[in-house]
Amino acid sequence: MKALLQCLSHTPLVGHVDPEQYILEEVNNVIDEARKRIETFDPELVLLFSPDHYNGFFYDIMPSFCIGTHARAIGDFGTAAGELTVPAELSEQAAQHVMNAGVDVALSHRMQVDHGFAQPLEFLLGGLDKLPVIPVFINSVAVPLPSFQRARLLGDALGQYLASLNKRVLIIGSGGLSHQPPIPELPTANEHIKDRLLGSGRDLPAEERKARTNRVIDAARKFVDDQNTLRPLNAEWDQWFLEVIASGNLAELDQVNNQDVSDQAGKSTHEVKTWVAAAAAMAAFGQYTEQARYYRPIPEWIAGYGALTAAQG
Ligand SMILES: O=C(O)/C=C/c1cccc(O)c1O
Ligand SMILES: [Fe+2]
Repeated sequence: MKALLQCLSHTPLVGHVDPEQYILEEVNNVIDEARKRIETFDPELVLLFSPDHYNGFFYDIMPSFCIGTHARAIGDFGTAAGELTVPAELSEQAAQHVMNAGVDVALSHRMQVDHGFAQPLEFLLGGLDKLPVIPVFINSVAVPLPSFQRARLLGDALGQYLASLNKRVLIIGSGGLSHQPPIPELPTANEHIKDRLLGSGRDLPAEERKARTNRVIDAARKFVDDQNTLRPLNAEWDQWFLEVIASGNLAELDQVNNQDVSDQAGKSTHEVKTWVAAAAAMAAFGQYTEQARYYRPIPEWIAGYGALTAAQG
């Protein structure tokens, strides 16, 4: 088996506002099982698709997609901080291949990443530096957003490249499903936040980082009490999306309209494009079959929380 697909929601609220113990155990069990499958697969390389939350990518220059040759996690919300082990030459060659395939992707030789990248590496591999990782950013919050179709084509091009390497590749999609945490938006932000979104947020003062973290934690607590304080999670949309990813009929998503997704499932639901890209990369290795699936709306984590594993065959 040359490739294994693991899609997983992320949420920085883990450990800050947790659901009831039995739900926590259920999720831990899902992650343990995923880890075991990965250990058995014994990957030589990881392809990781993740969004960012105005921690590494800003409106001073916002690419739709970016591949890193070096990446450093900031450790927001207490997630792991430090350097990822990135195979720089492979990353650069992958970017060239993607561009040759007709998908324009940015390249970063100093990528700053947040919990979106760090959490799956911690949960699934036990740390940031356990395996070589090609980090791929997909803009999922800063309008204008890339389409579902472009995310699929990005994933397909990367998958085609990695399939030619003859290595065992773990493909991870990090994010989604339905959710809308309180992430600021440029048109409605005050002057200070606007400046942060334009790039000064790359290096937040400690006090402001703490206030930002507490603001999201407070929002999660309020959301648990009243699910109209943020856009409600949409289990029906999430289940539909999971079914499409499991079926492998990814082109079915090409016509999905970005505005409809924001309206129906929340503005951060665009993080699911990491799953679309990851599944398309997996499909480039050959037909895949779903091995495991999990879903539960978890208001404490402001997340339609899901996981899906697929193997070749
Ligand atoms: O505020 C942030 O940086 C993001 C918070 C968040 C909350 C819930 C689910 C997610 O995917 C998030 O990124
Ligand atoms: Fe997120």
